[in-house]
Amino acid sequence: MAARMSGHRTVEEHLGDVLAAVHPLPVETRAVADARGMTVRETARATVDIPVFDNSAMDGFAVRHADVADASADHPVTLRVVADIPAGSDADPILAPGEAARIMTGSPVPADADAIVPFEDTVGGLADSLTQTTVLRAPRPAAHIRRAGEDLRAGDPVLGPGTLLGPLQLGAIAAAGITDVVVSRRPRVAIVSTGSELVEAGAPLRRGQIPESNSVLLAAMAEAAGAEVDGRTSVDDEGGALRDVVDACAAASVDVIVFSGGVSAGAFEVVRNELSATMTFSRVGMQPGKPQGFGVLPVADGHSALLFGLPGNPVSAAISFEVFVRPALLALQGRTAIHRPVLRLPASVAWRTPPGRRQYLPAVVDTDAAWSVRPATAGGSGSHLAGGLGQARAVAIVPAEVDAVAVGDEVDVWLLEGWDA
Ligand SMILES: Nc1nc2c(c(=O)[nH]1)N[C@H]1C(S)=C(S)[C@@H](COP(=O)(O)OP(=O)(O)OC[C@H]3O[C@@H](n4cnc5c(N)ncnc54)[C@H](O)[C@@H]3O)O[C@H]1N2
Ligand code: MOO
Repeated sequence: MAARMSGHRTVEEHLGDVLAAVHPLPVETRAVADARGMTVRETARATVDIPVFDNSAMDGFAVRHADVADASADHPVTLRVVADIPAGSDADPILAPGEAARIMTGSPVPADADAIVPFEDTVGGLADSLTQTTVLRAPRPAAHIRRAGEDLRAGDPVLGPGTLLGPLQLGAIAAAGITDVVVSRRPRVAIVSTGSELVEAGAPLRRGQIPESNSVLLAAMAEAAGAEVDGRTSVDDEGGALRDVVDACAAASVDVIVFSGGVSAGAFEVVRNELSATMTFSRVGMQPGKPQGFGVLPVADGHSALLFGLPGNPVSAAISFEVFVRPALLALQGRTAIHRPVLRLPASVAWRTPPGRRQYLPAVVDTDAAWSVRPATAGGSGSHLAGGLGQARAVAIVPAEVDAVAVGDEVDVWLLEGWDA
């Protein structure tokens, strides 16, 4: 069981509350070409066999196996070439004993043929292929014939509900003759940064001001999790602007609002102050990401929106998204796998960890020799190290009971999108 600091909830408890509030979104039908990154919700079934018909795996000659069963370099066998079957041809030429058809990879194999002899196993190869050919090596029976339906039959399931449509999955369903796929509607997510110190990146900064960056970070993380970002806003700590944004989000019937900042213990915690009736604020036994807010807001048309109040420190916001918001977005889409796979990798340097809280450390995975993991930022796990975050492509997770990681210790690691770039 995860260790608990007094007054802290565990990550699992908080995530459990979040996931209990998730109801999968409605489905929609998408053209395959327009469905990358979406989640299948109804089994996609093949409309054609794969292969569609018996076809050749090699450029060469379709032959009657019995004619060439004894062919060898010492005993070459010459066949008459009576047909030419390019890819796309619907011809099914009759082959009498002693006859062959020139055939290309992917062309339909004549019903009379039961083996393919590649050009390489003939005397003249492609150069001398339209009148006769001399076979120098016996093919196995059925050699180089790809049988109809040996991969999938029409009606077979190609992809099941909960599958992410990546390039390979899209290729597979297109090959199976599927034109449209039933997927989850993308979650519509509003990103709301809070803080009177925040100004748009690039604007001149007076003392006390910083570039607003969490909305860029969180919008990108939401899109990477399959969501559609419905507005990025930054509001001050006064409260009026936040109320207006929440009203606009409710009217627009967004599925999720992700706030950052304004959830801890200060005097101007705008999310906490304005949304205390809708959201619950708790302290979670993790570092970063200790202060967390979560709630469900009724919005237009009887729907409701999930509200996440993430801490404002940029590393805290990123980790909190990864730990709580991303699984929720995937569950909304009906995705089967909502948690990242966990690797166990040895640490290549030593680092300290916060006592009593599970550490989620932005990390670098080195893959040049044996794989290893190290902190991404020289300053350790500081939740304000927003620039060093750019070095991270992974997260190292260290249990609350552990207070230091030594070189060679194995730790849990999540690889993030683009980890291999
Ligand atoms: N007395 C206590 N103080 C704090 C506690 C605590 O338990 N007791 N918890 C600390 C922890 S842990 C965290 S994390 C932060 C979380 O604070 P908030 O969520 O209220 O966030 P802010 O105070 O608004 O901002 C924190 C930090 O992050 C910067 N920030 C905020 N939003 C953005 C943005 N959109 N782009 C870039 N940077 C942003 C902000 O300027 C602050 O530096 O509270 C601790 N305090
Ligand atoms: O928990 Mo805070 O998120 O340490 O930085």
